[in-house]
Amino acid sequence: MVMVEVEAEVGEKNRRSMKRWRWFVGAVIVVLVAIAAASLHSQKISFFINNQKSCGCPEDSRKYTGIVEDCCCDYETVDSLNGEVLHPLLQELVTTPFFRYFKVKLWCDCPFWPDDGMCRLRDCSVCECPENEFPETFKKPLPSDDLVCQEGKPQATVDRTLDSKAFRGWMVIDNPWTNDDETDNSEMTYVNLQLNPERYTGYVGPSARRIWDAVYSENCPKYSSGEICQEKKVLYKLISGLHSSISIHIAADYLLDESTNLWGQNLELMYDRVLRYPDRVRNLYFTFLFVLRAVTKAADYLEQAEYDTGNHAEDLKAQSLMRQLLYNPKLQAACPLPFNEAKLWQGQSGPELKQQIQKQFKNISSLMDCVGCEKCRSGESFRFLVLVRH
Ligand SMILES: Cc1cc2nc3c(=O)[nH]c(=O)nc-3n(C[C@H](O)[C@H](O)[C@H](O)COP(=O)(O)OP(=O)(O)OC[C@H]3O[C@@H](n4cnc5c(N)ncnc54)[C@H](O)[C@@H]3O)c2cc1C
Repeated sequence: MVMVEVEAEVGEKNRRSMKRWRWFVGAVIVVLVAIAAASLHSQKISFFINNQKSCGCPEDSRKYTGIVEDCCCDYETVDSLNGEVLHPLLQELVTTPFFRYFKVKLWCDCPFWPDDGMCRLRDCSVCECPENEFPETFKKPLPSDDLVCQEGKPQATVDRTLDSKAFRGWMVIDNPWTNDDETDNSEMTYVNLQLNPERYTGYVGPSARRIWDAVYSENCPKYSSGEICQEKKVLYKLISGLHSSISIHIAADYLLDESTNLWGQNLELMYDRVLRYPDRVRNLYFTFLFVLRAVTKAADYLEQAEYDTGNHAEDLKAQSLMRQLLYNPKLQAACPLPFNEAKLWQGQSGPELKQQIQKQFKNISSLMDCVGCEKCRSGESFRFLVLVRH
């Protein structure tokens, strides 16, 4: 079993902190899965927005109309396109072997606060002590599915089950935007995204808060109302939109009762974290359109890519669904240019600004190594890759 091999391999490594981890796959996988996720968020948010009355929220707050700020489509179009075209197609596309498998480095070192590693719980971190102080019996490899290191919650662990008949593996493609060791194949493993849906994982408290604080305060401070730099505004909105999408997923699939393992929607959480802040909703729509633009921009590449996993029927299906998505007449007519990136990086300061924002983005992507919940990281990092590649 792949799972067993991975665990044995990981077990031999030093576990004081998580091994450096990084998602990387071809741009195709990254972009498509991300937009599928964004599409889902939009469906979920529509559901919640339309149900706000039931949680006693003011009716006015559910009105999002007109052009999505800094984009070229309006809210109503996003909702209808998502419902009629994108969501149904993407729901199917993500089940194909080509899109459901992802290559990942689940173990990583946090470059900012290494002592934290993946463990939020104090008891989970290992004290550093001289070799001779360390009892021989303790030197055996640790069991790699140590659930305490997953916040003590089984729902935070990644299901590594793979169907070897359906999937042979991905080719390694280095990402020039990230400064990591993506080509180190030995630490990579595969996961089936269908078995690891984004949902509540129990990752809360200071560890999670520290990541968000670092992202916002060090890397993309909220632009002031007088901020004229479009690019900085875009960066903030992308991060905020991503944050909204995480919160929506948590609210949409929440562990309501741990004792009976009852999962369901948590409307209160949804309202408290997202809906009561209209700018967070707007930023979600913005991020959705930004990612959609990444897909339309890469249309030629996505159409010609080799969808080859060895499962001929499924691969043909993936290719056909992809074409249906890229050349959908409704999409092309209603929202031909979801976001206009040509407006960015203009003027004399353009190249310098680009370098600066690229550096901030790299910092943010490195911060993903500090997320103390492997399942949360597995859900988010590929979206960061989408954003940096755009
Ligand atoms: C990369 C990453 C991925 C995660 N994935 C998961 C997951 O899959 N499942 C899971 O259960 N938990 C996940 N978490 C944890 C989750 O995001 C929350 O941090 C956690 O649920 C605690 O929530 P909170 O109420 O303290 O507020 P948080 O969501 O932690 O927010 C912290 C602060 O950020 C600000 N803020 C919140 N939302 C926005 C926004 N949209 N725009 C701008 N500012 C905002 C607010 O000031 C808020 O107080 C993840 C965390 C990170 C950093």
